[in-house]
Amino acid sequence: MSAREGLVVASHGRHCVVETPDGERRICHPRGKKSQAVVGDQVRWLAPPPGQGDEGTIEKVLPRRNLFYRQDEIRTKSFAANLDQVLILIAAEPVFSESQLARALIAAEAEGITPLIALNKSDLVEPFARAWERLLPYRHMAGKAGPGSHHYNVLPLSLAQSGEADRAALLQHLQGKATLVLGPSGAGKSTLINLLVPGASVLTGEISQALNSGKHTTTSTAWYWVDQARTTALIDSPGFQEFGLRHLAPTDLARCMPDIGAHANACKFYNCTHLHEPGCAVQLQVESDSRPGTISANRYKIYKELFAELSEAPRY
Ligand SMILES: Nc1nc2c(ncn2[C@@H]2O[C@H](COP(=O)(O)OP(=O)(O)OP(=O)(O)O)[C@@H](O)[C@H]2O)c(=O)[nH]1
Ligand SMILES: [Zn+2]
Repeated sequence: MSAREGLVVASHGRHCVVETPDGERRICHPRGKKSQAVVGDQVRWLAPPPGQGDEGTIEKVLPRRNLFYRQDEIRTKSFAANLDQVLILIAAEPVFSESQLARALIAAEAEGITPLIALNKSDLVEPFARAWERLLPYRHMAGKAGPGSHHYNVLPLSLAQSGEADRAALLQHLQGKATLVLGPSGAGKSTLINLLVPGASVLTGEISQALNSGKHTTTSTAWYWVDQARTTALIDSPGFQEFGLRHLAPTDLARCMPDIGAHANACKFYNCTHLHEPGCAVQLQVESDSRPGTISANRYKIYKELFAELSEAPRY
């Protein structure tokens, strides 16, 4: 029996669901530690010998273009592999944590995955205005494509109110790409996925049941095709809350925070940490109460906090 190719479309613990190029789906188990796959992986898998059920075996995980993950003191958790984009969905309510947003953005930048930010619930006028204002540094962060270009796309949405318009706006950014959707609880992630993939919740239920032999638990991560031609995908994954960045060194931060990185080359010392050095070009750009700057005081505070967190010796 020769190995066939497939895409991992769901995972729960060590089990996963593999989809073949012609759309057939199978539960598969890894053969060993090396064939442990995550959603988005391309794998080679083997069907079982006749008479031994229909669950397959993953023989090999093909090389990954990227792997999006978070890491805290104890463990590493992979979200998904081979992504084009990460959509971070936050909302006017519940009030979002800027630190969490910054962490998710840094993790994406570190893997070279394009982030897209969406702020939902624009119908909640006042909370939305406050949240939109808090996003100012992200909306205005300078891009590399010359003056006036922006590093991040920030989309206002009202998923429950103007679904059709939002669907069209989102599709412009999602078309032809594999996008991981992340967001805090209550921001509207299920609403978004169900808007773009009608029937997604039913599909999830079926997959969870299959993977857990009938038990009702949720799958950890799932891949959904948005179109019939299977060119546009959304990946739903939990775990926005505890976004550990332990896999990064403190000195990686500046390049993963574009507003800070933009000035880091002008510092007096090549190995400036931008915390206390004289001649630091970054510190010069941080806004104070009396002076507007190009780096918001909050962003610089987040930089300092993360620098300290990532500098702590690992505790095992
Ligand atoms: N006002 C308003 N409410 C919305 C909007 N979109 C979603 N909601 C509501 O926000 C709540 C949370 O939406 P969900 O889609 O369940 O959010 P979720 O992010 O999947 O949340 P969890 O299931 O907790 O992970 C629901 O009560 C939705 O009806 C919106 O555009 N405006
Ligand atoms: Zn500096």
